[in-house]
Amino acid sequence: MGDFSSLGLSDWLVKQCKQLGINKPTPVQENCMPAILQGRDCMGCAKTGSGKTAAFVLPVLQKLSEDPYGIFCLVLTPTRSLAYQIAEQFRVLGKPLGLKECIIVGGMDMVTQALELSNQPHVVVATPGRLADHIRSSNTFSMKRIQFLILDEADRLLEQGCTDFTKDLEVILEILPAKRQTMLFSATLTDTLQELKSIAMNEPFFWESKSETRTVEELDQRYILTPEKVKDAYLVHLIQTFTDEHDDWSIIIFTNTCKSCQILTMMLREFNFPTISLHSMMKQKQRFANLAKFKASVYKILIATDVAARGLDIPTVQVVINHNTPGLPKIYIHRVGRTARAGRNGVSITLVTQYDIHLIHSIEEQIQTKLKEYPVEEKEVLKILTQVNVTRRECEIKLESTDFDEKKEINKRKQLILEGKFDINSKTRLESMKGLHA
Ligand SMILES: Nc1ncnc2c1ncn2[C@@H]1O[C@H](COP(=O)(O)OP(=O)(O)OP(=O)(O)O)[C@@H](O)[C@H]1O
Repeated sequence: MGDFSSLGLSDWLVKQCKQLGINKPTPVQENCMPAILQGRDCMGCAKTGSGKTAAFVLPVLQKLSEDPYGIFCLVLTPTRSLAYQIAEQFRVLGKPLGLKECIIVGGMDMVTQALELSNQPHVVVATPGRLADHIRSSNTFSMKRIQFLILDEADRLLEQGCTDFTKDLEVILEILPAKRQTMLFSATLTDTLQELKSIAMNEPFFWESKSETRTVEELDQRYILTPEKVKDAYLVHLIQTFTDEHDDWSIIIFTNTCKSCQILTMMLREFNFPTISLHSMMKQKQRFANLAKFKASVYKILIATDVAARGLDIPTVQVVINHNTPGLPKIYIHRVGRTARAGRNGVSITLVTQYDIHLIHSIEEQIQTKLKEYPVEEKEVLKILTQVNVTRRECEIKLESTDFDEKKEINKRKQLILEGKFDINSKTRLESMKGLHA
């Protein structure tokens, strides 16, 4: 394996990497960086936690140092927290350059952002929705000279999930120069390959890590088969065991809805577990504050929806628990990839009900690995079953007395208005809301 100098990076950048413990290139970096530095478009598909971010940040900084101007590079990413994380890598690695970067995400002040954009930062890291809003509403900045466009978690940006980015992407692509370098990265690129190739126009260099499995070897992947009604008791038991056995541990628990996230957080707090949540119904500032507290280990347990499934890099996370079995193998891959990153060990435990067994089979088929059963003393779980279920019910009642559901409806409506789908005169507007995800 070569070093960063032999891949074409200048001494100042190699030194900067060393200071961050980035000494030897990972395979995705070793393979993609030379092609990027040669000026080719690039698509990189490598496992979670394998250093894809530096694989695009380093060549951009190298090229920027040779010809610095703003706006030089645009990075698009599906979630706000990921935008902050990527901007941080640019900021830290690009410090000797005096790099100016700017983060354009929803939930933050538009006017401040517009001002920052008009100051011609070298790098803009954005979520598509908010950047498209700026493009529609102002002409105080230009992206006509952009040399690099990067789509991180590229497959998510193109798929039509609960947040559909495709319209916003069209708005953004329209103002970018045709002559640019485009880079697309994800741990799960392959099923959107053709659409992605059309965005990277110039016969892109494509690199995929060659491996039978799609998850990392350092990850111990487990499941627990449980009836729905016993699930929470298993969860409490698992956390109690981890608390008893480890001093220095962090756990991310994934669940499928904002409401479930909220209830589980309330419930685990009743059991005195240091728990905090992250979901899309929280205000942006609250989300950042919670994530910061979790990263600093003030809270050891983060309960999150799939808004946290992709990209988040928190080295202390040793355990990922799937409170629900993900419906798509791709979501499973990203969720469990929040642990066992950059060569560390980690364990994932998926709670599986009898109705989810087919989902586990398709996950196993995709990742080419069999999940192993996680051994649990069932009688210990049954001892706490009643107490857990009563506590949960109390939390549900408490939540019902707040305006949580009402806020959810208002949020949905706001989203429909923004998307131009909410017709105030339509009798069927409530119906049109159906099908929107939490
Ligand atoms: N060459 C390297 N040597 C050691 N550590 C590295 C190297 N490159 C990156 N890292 C570290 O590895 C961790 C994971 O990197 P990164 O977040 O880029 O992963 P990723 O491939 O984008 O994962 P995901 O698919 O989950 O987004 C980061 O903490 C990063 O600083």
